[in-house]
Amino acid sequence: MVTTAPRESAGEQGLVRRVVALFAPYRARLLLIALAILVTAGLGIVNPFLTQAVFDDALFAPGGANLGLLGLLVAGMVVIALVSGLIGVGQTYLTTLLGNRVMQELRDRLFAHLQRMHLGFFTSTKTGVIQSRLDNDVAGVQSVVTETASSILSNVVTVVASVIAMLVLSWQLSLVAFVLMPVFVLLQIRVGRVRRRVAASTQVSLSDMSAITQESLSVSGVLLAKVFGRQEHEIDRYRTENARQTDLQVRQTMTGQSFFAVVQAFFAITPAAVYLVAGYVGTGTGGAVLSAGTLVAFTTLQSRLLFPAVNLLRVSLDVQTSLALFGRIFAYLDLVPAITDPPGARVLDTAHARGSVEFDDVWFHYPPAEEDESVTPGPEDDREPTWALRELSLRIEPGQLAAVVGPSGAGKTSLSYLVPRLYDVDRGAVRLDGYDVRDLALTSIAQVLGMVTQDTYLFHATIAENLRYAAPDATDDELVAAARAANIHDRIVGFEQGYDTVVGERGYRLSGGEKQRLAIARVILADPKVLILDEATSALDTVSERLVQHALESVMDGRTTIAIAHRLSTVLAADVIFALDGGRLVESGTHAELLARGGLYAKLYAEQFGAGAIEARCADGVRFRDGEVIHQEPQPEVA
Ligand SMILES: Nc1ncnc2c1ncn2[C@@H]1O[C@H](COP(=O)(O)OP(=O)(O)OP(=O)(O)O)[C@@H](O)[C@H]1O
Repeated sequence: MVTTAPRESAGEQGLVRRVVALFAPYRARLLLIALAILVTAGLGIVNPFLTQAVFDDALFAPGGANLGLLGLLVAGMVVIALVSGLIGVGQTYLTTLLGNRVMQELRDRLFAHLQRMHLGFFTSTKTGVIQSRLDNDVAGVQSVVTETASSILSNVVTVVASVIAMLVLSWQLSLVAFVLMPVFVLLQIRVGRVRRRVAASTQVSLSDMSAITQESLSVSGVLLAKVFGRQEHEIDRYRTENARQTDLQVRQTMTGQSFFAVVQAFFAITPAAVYLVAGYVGTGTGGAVLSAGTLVAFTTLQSRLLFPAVNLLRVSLDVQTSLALFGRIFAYLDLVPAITDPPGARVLDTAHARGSVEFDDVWFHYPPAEEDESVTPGPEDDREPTWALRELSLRIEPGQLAAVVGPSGAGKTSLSYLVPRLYDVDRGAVRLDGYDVRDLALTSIAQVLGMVTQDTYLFHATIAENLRYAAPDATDDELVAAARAANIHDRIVGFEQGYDTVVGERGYRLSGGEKQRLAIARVILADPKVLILDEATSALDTVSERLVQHALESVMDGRTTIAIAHRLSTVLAADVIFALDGGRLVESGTHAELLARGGLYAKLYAEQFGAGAIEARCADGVRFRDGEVIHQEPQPEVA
């Protein structure tokens, strides 16, 4: 099986390149934003020069105040402020739109990619951890993506323009103002590294919290905690992680704060230093070099520089922090789905599919579980894997009912997973209508194949919506027909809202039997040529079990069916029975043939089916073949 190893893990440069690539489709818009920024920054620079002129040429002109010029200069200042404001609004709109579009695409890509991942990925990763990548990590880079690009550009432009203007005004004063800049930049890079490490830990902690919430606040989780009296334990688990999260958040925010305080203090002190130097420079050159206007313009520029300079430092810190998050997002995007369509995948002609299924010397083992937060595979393991299925060869003809039996852990469910390619075989082949399933398009397999599993999954939606999941275009009449065939229609119309009843998360408002019958109605609507069903009866009570049995009889009719059999009627009706043990096929044949052989099947038949007396074993008792039901003693309640 192909592993889920990510492609080359990207270094910092590679990461930055990939982040930049996210913006590539929006070049034109970026250009427009850049233009807006350049214009506003340019206009911003004009102001101090106007100020200089106000002081030196208008207010304190050598020949007395020049009020006409003053009026013009002031009008210029007003116009510049207004135009800058307007451009600013347009620019904010463009950057917000751009950033959010990039985020939208990132989320879409991640979700679509995760949808395509193989089942094994989900069985070995906590749902909460997966959700956290989509929610917390993507949300974590949101502000960086939406604000950073424009923020960097506008700040860089402002800083560069201001610096040039300051140099033009006085290179000596500029020297004073910039003397510590290289030190700040170096410090900033160090702070960024620390922040990035803390950010990575924060995200791991966030994802652990999501996993705890998802596990313990789901209906099943709450039920488990309540019946075992483990709420306090769950609360503690959450509290501990939450405390860790708080620590990390505080550390993340505080990393670099003292650095920023130093930078701000430096900027605040600089004007004083500038006045001092101006005094000396002025004195040294007879006071001719630095006019009052130049000094005012220079200090205006210098204080205007504070905001963009600190911003730039902050933003680059945020960018470094967000690289940790981007790394996590890209790591998921780089996971290679183990099961995909082959190039030139064959599409089955659904209308003419016959529905034969063949296992040809199949060997299969489950992939090793991956660590929750590490998507990097461990070193190759040379040990012989634990085979769930080995040397398995069998054939089911179109329209046949095949019953698969065997003790717990024999490999029955694993066998059923290989036909729809939920997993791929390690050796040998599984064939559908003579084609290796690995050569078929996955959608094509899904059209031919239906599955009713032990664990019925329903969405938190109405009954009609849940049914239409299988056939979005089904009419109301078709819905009713399917529900009737599945023995559930009468129950549905018994609900106050009928087919519009919302079933609750995972269908928790329905009984186990009702859920199973809904699942059967759903598969009837899909009308597959091949049906795989897990008959597990142990979760049903004897009454529901009987209703489900009737529903199953109608769904099996006219299709190739592979049933993981738990009912006597199924094994008796089966055209062929396959008995598995330890992942191997140990017997196959009809009920009569296998009984006569006196092997594994005969033993199971005696134990599970009471040598023909027991139809099914249920949660509340045993249903006998003659219709009699014996209820078991109720289990003692859990304290
Ligand atoms: N996701 C998985 N990862 C690793 N091993 C698994 C996984 N699922 C099942 N197994 C193992 O594979 C073997 C076959 O399991 P399988 O579920 O196919 O048995 P089964 O015959 O359906 O059992 P049961 O009747 O109890 O459902 C078992 O040893 C089981 O522990």
